[in-house]
Amino acid sequence: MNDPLFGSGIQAKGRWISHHTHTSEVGFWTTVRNLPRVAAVACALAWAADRRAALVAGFANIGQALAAALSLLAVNEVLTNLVAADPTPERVRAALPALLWALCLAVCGSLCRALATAAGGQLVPKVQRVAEQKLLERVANVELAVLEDGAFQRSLAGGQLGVRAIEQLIPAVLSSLSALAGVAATVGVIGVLHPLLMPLLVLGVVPQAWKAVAMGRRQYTSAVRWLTESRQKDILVELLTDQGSPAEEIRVHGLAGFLLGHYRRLAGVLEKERMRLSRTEAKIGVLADAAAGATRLATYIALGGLLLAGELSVALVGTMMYAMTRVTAQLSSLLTQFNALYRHGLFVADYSRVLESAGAAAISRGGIRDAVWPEVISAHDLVFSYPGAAEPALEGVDLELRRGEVVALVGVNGSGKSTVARLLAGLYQPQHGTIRWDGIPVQELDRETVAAQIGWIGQNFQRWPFTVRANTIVGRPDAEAGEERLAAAADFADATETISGLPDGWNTLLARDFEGGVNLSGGQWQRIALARATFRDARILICDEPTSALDPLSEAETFERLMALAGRDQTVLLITHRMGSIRHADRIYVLDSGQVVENGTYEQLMARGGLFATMYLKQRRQFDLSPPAQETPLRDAVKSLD
Ligand SMILES: Nc1ncnc2c1ncn2[C@@H]1O[C@H](COP(=O)(O)OP(=O)(O)OP(=O)(O)O)[C@@H](O)[C@H]1O
Repeated sequence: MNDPLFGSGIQAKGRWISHHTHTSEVGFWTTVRNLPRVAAVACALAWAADRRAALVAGFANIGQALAAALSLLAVNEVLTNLVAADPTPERVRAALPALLWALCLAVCGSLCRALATAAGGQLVPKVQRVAEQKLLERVANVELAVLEDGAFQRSLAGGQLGVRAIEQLIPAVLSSLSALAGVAATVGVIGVLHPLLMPLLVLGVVPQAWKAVAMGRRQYTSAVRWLTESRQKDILVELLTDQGSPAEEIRVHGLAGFLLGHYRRLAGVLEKERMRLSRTEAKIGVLADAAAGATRLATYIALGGLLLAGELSVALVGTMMYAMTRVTAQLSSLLTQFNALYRHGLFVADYSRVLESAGAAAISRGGIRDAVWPEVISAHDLVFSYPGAAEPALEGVDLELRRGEVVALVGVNGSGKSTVARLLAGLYQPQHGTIRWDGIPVQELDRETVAAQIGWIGQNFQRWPFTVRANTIVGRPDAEAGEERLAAAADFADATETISGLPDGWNTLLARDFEGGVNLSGGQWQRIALARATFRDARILICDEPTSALDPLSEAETFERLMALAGRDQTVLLITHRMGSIRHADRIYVLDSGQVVENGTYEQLMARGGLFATMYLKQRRQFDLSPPAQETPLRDAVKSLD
């Protein structure tokens, strides 16, 4: 389906739940077979979250059901005494002990219910926390390439829905347990009273079971089928209410009407689907009720026949009628819960699946821990393709970083500079080729030890919605965040003035969405990111366009400081489009289409007159105020250099 705004992209690659493709194949028995597994996941989580509450909730629910079932025996005893041939006062007196027994059972049932409610209430938030924590722990430790993979994202979205579904799943499991125990105990008690009553009781269940499964299945399939539209509508809601750049364009370009039109279109589609679903549900309800009426009639006829044949006493028929009312109520509760288990269970199954796949894709632990400050980092024949990409981003890249050097990567957009940086930072693993630290393949080193040596200012550095202090400390959260160290980091990044100008200084919240929060300009944010990387004090600093948003003065100063870091024996890898700023880099690698096409010092590359010289001259020309007549056309200059 091609949406005029979104095309087919969201459905194909978006955060989409994983089981939608095979939902239509989920039949009744598959569903029934899956329920114990779903219940097992819920029980395991409950056990991990709070054993005592889980046990109390389980036993209290069963106790409540048993009390209700046993009260049937008391009811039968009461009825038997009341319909006896004795005079009325004696009949009532004879029925009194059974009545008292029924009362005791009712009190026990109420106590169990209260206990079950209290324990269940304790359990749900704990289970949800445990489930979410488990998911977050696994996902935070997944290889970046896997995290970016569309299939993983889809299953992660399902898993996140699973965490939310657990909130409903736990009460559903507990209520199912209670209703199941209640039905089983009631059927058992009825069987003890008369074996023929048992199948009659079971017969009444069938239409209701069908109703619950049919409705649950349709609700679920509909939710999954229309999730794309629902998500597209949510995106429009987000865009229309966002305070950032969409708000600016919506107002200046007058986009509100356009976006609202599409919102109305999508909301209309969803509304229609909801109405269709209610009509289908009404039809299923009528059919199921008709079938339930027919089975009830058949049961009454059978009971009448057995009564006339002398197989059953009047008291037993009365008890059976009472039991039927109870079982119907328990069944309707069981089937509602079954419905909930079925719907939420599919999401919980996704949750289990994503835990499994995240576990399988976890960043490996272990390896050599002591190669901590490499003299030389060398990359040889690096080949890397992003998941799902048709073309490789890197094709046989060789380069070398030495301690105390500033190495620059330049090249046109998309030539692979950031990808090289990400590979060197260990964010991705090359599909071919090796990165060595002092000759040791990096995969033999402990990943945490390697990461601890690297400082990273990515192209899209994170703007943490925290205070300035926290934004800086996250560079190395386990380091002592003394005022001196913070001030030095801010000073290095030329952020001192920015910070002192904020309403609450270091404690200013950098999130405009919150009361008292402020927003920084792009350049100010970049200074904070630089302060963070400085606070990290890593031995290898990888900077991907660290000055793109800085004003010319700050930019020049920042480059000077980065160069000075090398003087302090740090290794600096610098990616930039500011060709003039890297004149003093120890080595410059020029990338084109995923390959290193030139490398050398600034002087060597300029003398070579290749791609670097072309780019440099072109950039310089923007600042060159000499008359055009004196210029040689750039293309010709490059050709003549070839
Ligand atoms: N996360 C990603 N998933 C898929 N493809 C990607 C991803 N990041 C980059 N690419 C692709 O890999 C290639 C190299 O991208 P890279 O970001 O390394 O280039 P770059 O030289 O840093 O570009 P720029 O100067 O624009 O920052 C490009 O074709 C790009 O489309």
